[in-house]
Amino acid sequence: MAEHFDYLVIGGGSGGIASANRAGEHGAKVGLIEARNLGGTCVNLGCVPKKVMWYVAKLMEDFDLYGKGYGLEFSEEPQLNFKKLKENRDQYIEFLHTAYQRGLDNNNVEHIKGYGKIVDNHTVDVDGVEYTADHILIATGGRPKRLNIPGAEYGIDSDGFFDLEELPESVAIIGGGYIGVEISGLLRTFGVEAHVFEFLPSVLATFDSIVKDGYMEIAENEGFADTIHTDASVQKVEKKGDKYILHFEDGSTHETDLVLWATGRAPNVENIGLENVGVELNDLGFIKVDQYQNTTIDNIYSVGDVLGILNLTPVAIAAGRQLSERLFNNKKEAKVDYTNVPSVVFTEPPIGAVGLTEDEAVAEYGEGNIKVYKSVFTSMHSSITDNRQKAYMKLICAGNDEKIVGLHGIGQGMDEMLQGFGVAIKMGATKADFDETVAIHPTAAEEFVTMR
Ligand SMILES: Cc1cc2nc3c(=O)[nH]c(=O)nc-3n(C[C@H](O)[C@H](O)[C@H](O)COP(=O)(O)OP(=O)(O)OC[C@H]3O[C@@H](n4cnc5c(N)ncnc54)[C@H](O)[C@@H]3O)c2cc1C
Ligand SMILES: NC(=O)c1ccc[n+]([C@@H]2O[C@H](COP(=O)([O-])OP(=O)(O)OC[C@H]3O[C@@H](n4cnc5c(N)ncnc54)[C@H](O)[C@@H]3O)[C@@H](O)[C@H]2O)c1
Repeated sequence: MAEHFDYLVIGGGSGGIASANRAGEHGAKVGLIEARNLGGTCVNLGCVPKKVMWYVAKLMEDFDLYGKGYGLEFSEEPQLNFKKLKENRDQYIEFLHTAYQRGLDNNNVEHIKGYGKIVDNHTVDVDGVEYTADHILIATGGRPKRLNIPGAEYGIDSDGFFDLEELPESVAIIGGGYIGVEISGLLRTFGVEAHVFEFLPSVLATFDSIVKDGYMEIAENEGFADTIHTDASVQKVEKKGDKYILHFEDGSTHETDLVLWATGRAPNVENIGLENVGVELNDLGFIKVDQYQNTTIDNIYSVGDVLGILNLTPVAIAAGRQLSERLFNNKKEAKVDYTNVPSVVFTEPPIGAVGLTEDEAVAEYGEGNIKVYKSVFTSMHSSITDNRQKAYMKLICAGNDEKIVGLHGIGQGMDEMLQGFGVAIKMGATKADFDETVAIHPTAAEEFVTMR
């Protein structure tokens, strides 16, 4: 007889682990099926290794751009021991695997190691062993996607970036979204000649204009604007000896040591047995769900990147937990709210965004019904140093009561300041609420409550 569970979760990443643990907390008998390491993309190939590297990049940039201005004297430039960084980073990730396992143990979640495939809407096969369940969650995440052009087999993607044992001299990154700008920033600070090629007219295309313009102004001031290539449509990658040549639509070429694809992600929907039960995909190939994470098939649910709604760890976690509240804690209306989700791009300086961009606000409320407040100023962080880095901030308000519907910025500390503003916006804060909030001085964040 197959072992029977209340809940079988396929995929032990951000969404799957969070949902499994919450179901376990409520007393459900849960099995979590994971083919690789616990933690999924975020822990192993995303947020965590990226953020560890961002910290060292920030340290290096502080030395390089600001140290001397503060009177910090050092006889030699600090050198990055990349192997040591990778070793310590990988050890930390190993530690996280054990921490996640402990979490599962504490919630009595059985960790089933292997590859899960749905057999019918109550049965999952894991490498030849069948398990049955009342409810099945698909939380299989996604993987990097390359362009369908000649030479796409060359080079690496973000997964390969985290495997690098040593740094190349030059890298050409194709795609200027989250991953392209984050990884190029890290590589540049580590001394690699990193170029970004984006086929749209701007990198970070989905962000508000103040972020896009601020990023490019900072790039101009810090001397890397000529490595950001927009309207650049690569047609072919060619290998020539140890080098790679990118060929663009306009006939131009670019030579590099390494190509890195950052052109978006594809959902893991193949070979998981969707066809055995008829779970439907949407037009873009992601799993179709309603607002309660129900797929088109009874007692099969889905959360996280495999849905392609908002590819962020806290979104997958929130959806996974809400689902378990609904299924195992009788909270019939529990669901995640996909609006006003704050997000940070870990460039240096970081970018923060929550709510609507100005263009989106105009489209939703009409131009006459929105009011925009902006501030561009030299952050005190660089007030006595040669490199004067600016911060760029914007508030977008709607209606007579000037409800804040968007908050955007790029500048020092933006990453950590965003969460609190995210709470305020979720609660429906107005410009008057911000004005009534006494500032914290001297900070960059105070600008958001003193704009006029
Ligand atoms: C480079 C990079 C940086 C990122 N940085 C950030 C960031 O700073 N902040 C942020 O919020 N988000 C970030 N993200 C996004 C974040 O990693 C994802 O949104 C998040 O991991 C999605 O979680 P998930 O549970 O949907 O999927 P995943 O975390 O991808 O987990 C899916 C898991 O399912 C397993 N699996 C798949 N198929 C099967 C199967 N058939 N059987 C068993 N197991 C299976 C996989 O091995 C994997 O472990 C980043 C992503 C990348 C690529
Ligand atoms: N800090 C974070 O929260 C964080 C960090 C990394 C990734 N993520 C998540 O992972 C997702 C995937 O990241 P991503 O950067 O791969 O995807 P993305 O969608 O953010 O960016 C892909 C970029 O590639 C560009 N592109 C597409 N076709 C191209 C072509 N032919 N030539 C040149 N450029 C082309 C797109 O216009 C886009 O700018 C993100 O959307 C995000 O949700 C989040």
